Amino acid sequence: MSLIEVRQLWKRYGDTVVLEKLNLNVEEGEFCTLVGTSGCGKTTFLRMLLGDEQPSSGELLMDGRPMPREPGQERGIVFQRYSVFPHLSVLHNVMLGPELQQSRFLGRTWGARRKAIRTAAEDMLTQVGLQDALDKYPSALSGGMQQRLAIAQALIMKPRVLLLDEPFGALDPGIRADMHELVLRLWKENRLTVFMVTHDLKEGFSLGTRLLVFDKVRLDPQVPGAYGATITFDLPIGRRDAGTLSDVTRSVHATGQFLSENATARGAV
Ligand SMILES: Nc1ncnc2c1ncn2[C@@H]1O[C@H](COP(=O)(O)OP(=O)(O)OP(=O)(O)O)[C@@H](O)[C@H]1O
Repeated sequence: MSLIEVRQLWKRYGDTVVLEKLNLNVEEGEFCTLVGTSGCGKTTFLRMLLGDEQPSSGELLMDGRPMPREPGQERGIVFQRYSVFPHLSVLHNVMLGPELQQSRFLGRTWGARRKAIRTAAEDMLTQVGLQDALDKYPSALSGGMQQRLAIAQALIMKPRVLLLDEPFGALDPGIRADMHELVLRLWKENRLTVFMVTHDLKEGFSLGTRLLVFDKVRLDPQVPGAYGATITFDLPIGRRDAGTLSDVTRSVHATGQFLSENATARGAV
């Protein structure tokens, strides 16, 4: 049985079809990068994996059972914009999740329990390279450091599935390269299954084990919301060739152009 199974999944918002006929099996330990033109439903797909959006029809299974209908400890997420708490220190940002888990109403633990959480948080912060910033507040951190903190915050909960929504989109290229190394190391060390959305095709083609391209195969200029995106390419990383790269690039750009031209014609931009 695959860890994640997606069968004939559709997602609609009102009359707008965002995703259609998605079929996918993902095994434990895979690292999938998701690319596709802006607005084609990649974040929506991640949010369904997280459990804060539900499929309109079809099945989304984890371990053969329907995905829980709310976010849970086994699925962690990191967004592009820093999702850390500005009023908490680096250490307390990472301690908060386990404290809330152990003391649901007060969000605070004492004694040996608190010490164990503190030690685990310090270890996690060492793993992401923030061991010297424990007492700092997020406003004193660079963008890359804030993303390291957000990753530590997600991983302290020991998720099986890590969802990354353009986590490096706002970072400089040099820092992105460091973050790639970090995320690949954490993926291996923590035996995670990763889904990572990126706008950077090069990143998508080089990071992880599998590239999933989301795209619309049907387009109606009169009714742009009539059809949704689906997975048009599902490629193992490392077996790419120049022809495939240009096919994917062409398909993503062609749909992007179509959507923006239609948005312009309809006065949406
Ligand atoms: N809660 C919602 N209600 C209505 N429409 C929504 C909602 N969430 C997303 N959408 C629409 O669904 C479509 C897909 O959005 P989504 O954010 O998943 O795309 P995306 O591929 O992640 O885009 P980007 O790459 O720009 O982040 C968009 O047209 C968006 O407006």
